Amino acid sequence: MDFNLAVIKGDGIGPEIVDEAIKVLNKIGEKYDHKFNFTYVKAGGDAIDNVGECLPKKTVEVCKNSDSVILGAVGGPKWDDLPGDQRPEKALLGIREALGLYANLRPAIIHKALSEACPIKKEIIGDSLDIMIVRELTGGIYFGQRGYRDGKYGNEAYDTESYSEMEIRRIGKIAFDTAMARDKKLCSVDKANVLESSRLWRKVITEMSKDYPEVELTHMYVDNAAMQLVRNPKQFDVIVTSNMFGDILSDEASQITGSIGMLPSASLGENSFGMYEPIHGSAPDIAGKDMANPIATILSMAMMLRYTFNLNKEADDIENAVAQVLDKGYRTVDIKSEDTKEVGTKEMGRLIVECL
Ligand SMILES: NC(=O)c1ccc[n+]([C@@H]2O[C@H](COP(=O)([O-])OP(=O)(O)OC[C@H]3O[C@@H](n4cnc5c(N)ncnc54)[C@H](O)[C@@H]3O)[C@@H](O)[C@H]2O)c1
Ligand SMILES: CC(C)[C@H](C(=O)O)[C@@H](O)C(=O)O
Ligand SMILES: [Mg+2]
Repeated sequence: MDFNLAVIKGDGIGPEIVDEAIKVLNKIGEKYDHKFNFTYVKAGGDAIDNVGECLPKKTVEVCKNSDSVILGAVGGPKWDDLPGDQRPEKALLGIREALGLYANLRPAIIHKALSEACPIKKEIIGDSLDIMIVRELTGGIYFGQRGYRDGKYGNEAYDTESYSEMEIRRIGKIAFDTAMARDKKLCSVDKANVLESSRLWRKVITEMSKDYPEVELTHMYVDNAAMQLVRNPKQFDVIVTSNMFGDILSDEASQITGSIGMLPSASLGENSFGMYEPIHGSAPDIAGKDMANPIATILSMAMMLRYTFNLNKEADDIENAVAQVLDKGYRTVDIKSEDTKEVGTKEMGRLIVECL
């Protein structure tokens, strides 16, 4: 089959990790007789420097007309002083909104071979963890009213958290369906003891649970959830939460798996359309040094094959290849432990391709 993919490499380590992911897709293409056609478009700092704006119209058009989108990461210190609506990160929010990608699936899985890299005590974690964080991605404080105004003490800035019932219901449906396909446990994380938007969130999710009698629904305040993730992460199966809480909790969960360089994600809209991106950022501190872990991006390709193209065998192959390379003891520096072999970004990509 032929697939047309829009590719945004972005900034910092973005190009390095995306290059390895593309090699993996090409190998899958050879093996299964698929043709992946890549159209490279710009967003973020790369677009600011070369086109003069963070999210050029052409990028949105190409993405909309593609079968799926691959994104590395955007942002970096070079652009940190730009006004908010011109920053690289604004491009990421813009593309998520323009493509209607309201559901962000962030699986936190500990690979057996990486149990040493997990900072949680062995007696708590054992050697496995499998949590799915379902993060709402196009609402909440990221997209609410914001600005500056004259406040009680002079100039003040504000951002607004708001959620409609419709937005809660559609992410709730993804979360309940995800739980049904897994261990049927759903924890909805909010701050309903303080926030009105969280109280509506909790009410809607609770109402929805009547349609999913097999799913054991619990509610947890986000401060407690952040603590419980470290105290006893195995209590969680699926977590559903708002845009900002999901952003924070997924970075926390990633470290439990050994490194933020391990966590892939799928940002999904209607009709299985999606953008596939690691959860981490552009890591300016290690950019250009062949040090970045490409596995999060490579595993995001597996998610793309599974969620958008329904190519489960191909997705399994990528996940197995990653597991094999880890089993053989190869590690990028972020997941390095004693008695393992340190490799760079490119070599890690090559080893994974070799196992396919
Ligand atoms: N999806 C995205 O495009 C995205 C996500 C998060 C942050 N950002 C942007 O990235 C920039 C840097 O943000 P940050 O430092 O807060 O977060 P970050 O995720 O880029 O980096 C945090 C830490 O994790 C390390 N790290 C991240 N990815 C890694 C990988 N693949 N392999 C090994 N180590 C890795 C970095 O070296 C750094 O020490 C900012 O401009 C931020 O806005 C972009
Ligand atoms: C860069 C930023 C806008 C983004 C977010 O907060 O969604 C990032 O942190 C992520 O997790 O994808
Ligand atoms: Mg984040």
